[in-house]
Amino acid sequence: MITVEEALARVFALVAPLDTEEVALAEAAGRVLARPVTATRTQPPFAASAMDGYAVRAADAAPGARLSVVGTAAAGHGFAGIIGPGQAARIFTGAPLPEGADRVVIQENVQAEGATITLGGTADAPSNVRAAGSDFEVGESVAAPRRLRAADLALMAAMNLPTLPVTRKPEVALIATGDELVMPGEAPGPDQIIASNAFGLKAMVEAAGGTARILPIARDTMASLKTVFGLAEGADLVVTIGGASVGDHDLVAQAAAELGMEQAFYKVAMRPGKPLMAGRLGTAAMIGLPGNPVSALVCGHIFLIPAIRKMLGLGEAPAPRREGVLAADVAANGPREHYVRARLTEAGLVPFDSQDSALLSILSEARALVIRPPGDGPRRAGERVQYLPL
Ligand SMILES: Nc1nc2c(c(=O)[nH]1)N[C@H]1C(S)=C(S)[C@@H](COP(=O)(O)OP(=O)(O)OC[C@H]3O[C@@H](n4cnc5c(N)ncnc54)[C@H](O)[C@@H]3O)O[C@H]1N2
Ligand code: MOO
Repeated sequence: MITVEEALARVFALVAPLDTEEVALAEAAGRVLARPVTATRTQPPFAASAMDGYAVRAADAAPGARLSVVGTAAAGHGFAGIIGPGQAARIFTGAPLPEGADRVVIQENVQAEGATITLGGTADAPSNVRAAGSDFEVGESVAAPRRLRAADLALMAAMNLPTLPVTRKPEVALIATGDELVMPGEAPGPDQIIASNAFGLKAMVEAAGGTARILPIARDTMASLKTVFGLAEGADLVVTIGGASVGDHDLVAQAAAELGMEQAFYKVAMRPGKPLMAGRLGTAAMIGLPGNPVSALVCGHIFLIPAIRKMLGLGEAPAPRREGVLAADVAANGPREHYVRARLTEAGLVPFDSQDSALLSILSEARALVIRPPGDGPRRAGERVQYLPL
């Protein structure tokens, strides 16, 4: 059995960054910017008022000064005149500052009578002027790669970039396998359960920036498995669920091998997730997840998401770990790296009593996977440990 680290390195070797496509700004949320982009304009393009009030010359801006109002500047409608000594212009937030003015006195500090104003306030008031280019200058770049968030998109809109180069979304085909499975909403027979894992994995893949297709459930026969593998055509990554262990009905490895899968590994020293496999299947990478629901989802966090991030151009990095404090004693670990489902409380990490890899109710409550290295000794409450946030 290989280590988690070695298995992840082999998964990374199976995938490469995907090509780039240009998408409309409005469709780019959550996509990964593939190349740096450059502002095609300066923002603000002119010195702009930050407040509603009166544009004046700083030299005139003494409390008690009386100035005559010679024009109006609004956002989108500048004042073409020049503000001379003793003069002011009515101005609104976002308007270009008229020539001659270099200060805006907010209207709360002004008394207006017809076309004359008297300034109140204090002499050291802020200028209330945003300098041209104070946000960004034409030619300024935004670095890539980066996952595009709301603020990035607003920034790129302001830079007047109507489309953006992004990495193509990895397409993941999810294949649940097993005679015992039916889809949610169907009526299960007496020996059947609902296929749940693909739904958790789809959510995980899509949150990471891929798209996932849930294929029809493959039955425990070579013919059915091969048929459903055929439906995965075109996917960048084929993910099977179940049928990975040593039982008489665990046929995934055999079916994949008969379809030409070159296996990169089978079995990893981890718990849950031991019967994990991966390889190359035609033009796609393949990851064969164990069927136990917690095993499938934990392997999703540890292998599937990092693989998707690499395909998105975000580099090779394991799932990010944090450090926390144990709030309960834990026994010595066995020979496999254990991902212990735990609550994250104010007192620290509290592992659940049951770590059975079939228990989705516990995984759903858990907010952390405490990482117990192989052979780790017993640990006491208060000791620091590493965990993966969920
Ligand atoms: N003799 C041994 N038996 C088992 C071993 C072993 O080393 N020797 N390993 C155990 C471990 S660890 C795991 S994990 C499981 C994984 O086995 P499979 O990948 O072959 O999974 P299945 O047998 O198909 O299913 C296991 C379990 O999970 C349920 N399942 C499967 N798919 C789904 C799905 N899409 N949604 C919900 N639940 C699913 C399935 O009904 C089984 O209950 O093997 C152990 N056995
Ligand atoms: O590895 Mo199995 O995933 O321990 O339940």
